[in-house]
Amino acid sequence: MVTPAGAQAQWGEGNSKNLPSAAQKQVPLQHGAHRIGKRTDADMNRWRDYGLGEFIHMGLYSILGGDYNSMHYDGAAEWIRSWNKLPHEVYDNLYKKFDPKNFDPEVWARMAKNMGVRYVTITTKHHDGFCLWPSKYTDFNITKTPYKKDMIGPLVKAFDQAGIDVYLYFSVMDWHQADWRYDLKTVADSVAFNRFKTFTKNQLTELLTLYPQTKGLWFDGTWDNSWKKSGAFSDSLDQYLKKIHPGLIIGSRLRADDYGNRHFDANGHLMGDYEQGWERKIPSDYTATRGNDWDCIMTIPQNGWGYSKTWMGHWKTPYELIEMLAKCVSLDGNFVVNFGPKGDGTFRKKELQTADSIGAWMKVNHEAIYNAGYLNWTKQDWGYYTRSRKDGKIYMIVFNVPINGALKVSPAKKEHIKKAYLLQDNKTLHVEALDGNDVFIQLEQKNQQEPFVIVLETGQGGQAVEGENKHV
Ligand SMILES: C[C@@H]1O/C(=N\OC(=O)Nc2ccccc2)[C@@H](O)[C@H](O)[C@@H]1O
Repeated sequence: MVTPAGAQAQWGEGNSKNLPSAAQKQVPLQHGAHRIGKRTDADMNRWRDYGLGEFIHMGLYSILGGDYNSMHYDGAAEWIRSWNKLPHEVYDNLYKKFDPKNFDPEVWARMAKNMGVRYVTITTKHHDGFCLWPSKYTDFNITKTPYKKDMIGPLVKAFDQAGIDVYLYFSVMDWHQADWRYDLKTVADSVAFNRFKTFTKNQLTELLTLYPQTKGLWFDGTWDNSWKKSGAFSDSLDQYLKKIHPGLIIGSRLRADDYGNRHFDANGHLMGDYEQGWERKIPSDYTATRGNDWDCIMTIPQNGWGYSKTWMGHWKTPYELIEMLAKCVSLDGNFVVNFGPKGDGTFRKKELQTADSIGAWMKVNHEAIYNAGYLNWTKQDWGYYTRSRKDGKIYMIVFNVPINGALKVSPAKKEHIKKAYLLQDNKTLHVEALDGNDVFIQLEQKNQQEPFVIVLETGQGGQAVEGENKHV
């Protein structure tokens, strides 16, 4: 690829280093970002306000759970087909065993509702190419399994009826398709890959036609050179899908620009409705979000998205996940927790417990998460601020209570704290004036056992301080 200096494609997933800067020389692009700044229609405003989401990885890999021949694959369980100890032929014949007898879409939807998620992303086809819906473009689909039935339709219906918006995960990379290519080195490669692009467009059209309730498509498997060299196609595909499904939301993993850059084009502008690079990582601060919409997808174990019998490394506790949720919302993002159901269609106990714990916390504190986002006050050690996009209310989501039991708040200039109270029981808290418009919010009891939320009422001018400030 010949590219102007600085426009070179970035290797691998994650965020391109192309930062928009005034100094940066803008290069002319046919297939770069077509919109500068956030998408602001009603569908995208709804997406921005979700706060909490769920990801579900289900497929043939769920049968193996990361094990084969009494050996455990220590990579991500949904990648087990790439393990040299597992013959491709063995994996590709797993469809003959795929039979999620205990799968109940209503149970999945109820679990998500109880957890407080407002959107869910479900794998329709992962890298292995196995389709959980009755695709007419490949026989490698669920109708050829002992289970026979479509899983996607009932899931879309159940989540939609539960008031949870559905997004469909689709891997462009498809190890089952003979026309898939990692790179385009010969004319024959390009001829095959053109057939593959038609196959891809057909399957996506099929998904949007069969499941019109879908709010968006979550693309994956687009990091190889074959796709990086198909920027024009990815651009036209994006436009085509949005034409046949107005309002469709597509993140930054789909497109490549004229020079193979992904997520951000050669001029540093986001290509997609939100940034999709935050996989198992969270922006360090607001600057790192570059003012774009974004969400973070997160595994409960260290890594691995499909069901694994043995979770390697650290398993995130509910409070760790709730802190990640608070941090994401405080930085204008959404937080999406991944679940990997077993091959029989049920969830492991640890995942059910985690969903329950997060749901219990959300039942009390969702006001600080839903329809909330960034507040430009100085970040303090005790936790995270969020501000409601509905009524401007300010929330402190507290994780770390200092020894002195006093939570420091340094409002922006001209903003004054009028009142502070606990969200869970409306109990007013003592506010002590410090220098300028800083205050200490005094907690009566310091032995908090779980994250809690304080609501702040602010006003312009005069500091209303609860109680006298006696210096003896
Ligand atoms: C949500 C995850 O998405 C993936 N990959 O996302 C990536 O970002 N992959 C990546 C990361 C670094 C370099 C190249 C690709 C998949 O491979 C994985 O199985 C899972 O579905």
